[in-house]
Amino acid sequence: MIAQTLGLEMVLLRDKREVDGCVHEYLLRKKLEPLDFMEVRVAVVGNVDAGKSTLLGVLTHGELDNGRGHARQKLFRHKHEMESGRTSSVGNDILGFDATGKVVNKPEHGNLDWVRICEESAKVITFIDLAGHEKYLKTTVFGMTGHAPDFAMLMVGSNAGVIGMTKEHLGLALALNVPVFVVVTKIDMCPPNVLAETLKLLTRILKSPGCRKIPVMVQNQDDVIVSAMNFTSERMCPIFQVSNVSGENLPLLQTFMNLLSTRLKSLPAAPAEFQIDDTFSVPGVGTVVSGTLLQGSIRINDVLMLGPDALGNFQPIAVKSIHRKRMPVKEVRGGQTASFALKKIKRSTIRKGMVMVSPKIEPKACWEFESEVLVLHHPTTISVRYQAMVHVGSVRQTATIVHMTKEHLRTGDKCNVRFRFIKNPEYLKTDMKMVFREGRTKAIGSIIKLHPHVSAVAQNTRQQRAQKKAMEANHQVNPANEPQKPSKKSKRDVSNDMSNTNDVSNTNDVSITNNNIQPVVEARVNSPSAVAVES
Ligand SMILES: Nc1nc2c(ncn2[C@@H]2O[C@H](COP(=O)(O)OP(=O)(O)OP(=O)(O)O)[C@@H](O)[C@H]2O)c(=O)[nH]1
Repeated sequence: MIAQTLGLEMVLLRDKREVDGCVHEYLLRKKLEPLDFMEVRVAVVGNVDAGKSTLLGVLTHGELDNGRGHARQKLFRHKHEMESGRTSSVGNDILGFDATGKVVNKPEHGNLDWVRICEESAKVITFIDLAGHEKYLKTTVFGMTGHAPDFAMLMVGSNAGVIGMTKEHLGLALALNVPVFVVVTKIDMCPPNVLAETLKLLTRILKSPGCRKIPVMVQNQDDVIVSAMNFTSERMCPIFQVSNVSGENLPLLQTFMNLLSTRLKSLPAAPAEFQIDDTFSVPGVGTVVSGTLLQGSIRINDVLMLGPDALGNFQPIAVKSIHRKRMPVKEVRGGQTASFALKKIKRSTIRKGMVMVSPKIEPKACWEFESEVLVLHHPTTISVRYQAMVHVGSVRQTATIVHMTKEHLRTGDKCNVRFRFIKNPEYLKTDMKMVFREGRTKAIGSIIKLHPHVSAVAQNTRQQRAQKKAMEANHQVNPANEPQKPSKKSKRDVSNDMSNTNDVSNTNDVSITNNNIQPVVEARVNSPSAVAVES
């Protein structure tokens, strides 16, 4: 009766016999609007050939694999992936559960079936299929940072064991604070002693001081319920052992997924913040951007600030239409992924890493930021002027170290580091997790301070206002004084100054970095007030 009053669906999960009676455990699920569903994002990681694409093919199409790559064919996006059997891009597929926890997907669902799945589902699991090969690590890191996964599913081939990129991917999930569960595959073809060895090594790694996880072997329905209910803690790490060929233990994995819920809080009253992870040009529609709404809500015709562009500016842009999982909707809320068709904008002006935020936020881009960094691996030492790729949210750009609290950094060292992007200013927030990598070098950290970028126009206006105030003050003290004009420099002086500047960008703006003003070329030549900045 309570459930009915609150509009909840009730499904019996298990009976527990106790000494003085029996306890029933139910899953309560809120009945949502017909076109609404809860969304959970799971990033699928693990070494090449662990069976990632195969497991997703089996789960989302309900047909078992033949052990020779049959099931994965349905997931590949490129011809070369079909030919090599290797995932190279960030793939996507969905698994829908109805209010009672039954799988909604049908064996022959194609792309057109996404709408039906979403309509019939109360919960949709979006799998982010990532590449296992080292060659595609940059794409895999982007999948983990830019697609905001709620959980990471680490796949391990039971016969091959914990090899290649397995530890690398586990480290990445740990660095980004994404809870991990492990799926050991191919148990149909693995001798028992090899399987036992793989599980032993796996638990040892998970328990090690670097991971500090509590591994839990999931062997029956009870284990599934206990581990799913406690999975909110990042320390818990359920381990499943499955076969994509015989289908053994796959129902346990399915029940577990049905019980997962999203970690992102929707915060509907907060101002909207949408991070862009891909752009498209759709014939007849125009420019479309896809990504994750981190907070707030967005409705059709809302005007948001899109940016930052190369000058650090944001421009107002209207949302023409919204799609969730290929389904037209009127609104999206925090924690959901969506695509927006935008009005009057060229695709070429938008790049991954840009954001669309509510004008209430008054967004600012920054060239420089400070981060508390821990070096996980570096062959020698890192010092000032070192450059590597920074991944933060969907931002992916090379940055230079401009300052460090220590002289050199070696593997295992921790210190505060100030970075400067080399190409574009970006929109960042404090407490965001970052990965800093180049080849085998890897460092992780979280952002502690931003140095907002100030545009040339704002900078000049501020300077002019300050000068005017100073002149007025001067005039009041000694009215006989003629107002002093800002001293103009000869073009030669300006060019001398130009050669001194160490700003790497060639944009016509001025960026301020911790009282260190770096006026840039054109602004100085064209505008006398910009020259005054120097004086
Ligand atoms: N016998 C058996 N074979 C499996 C199982 N799972 C996957 N395979 C086979 O293992 C091979 C590799 O599987 P994939 O799904 O391509 O592996 P992947 O982890 O996605 O590899 P990348 O996409 O390159 O990262 C395929 O030939 C599958 O048919 C299983 O449980 N049992």
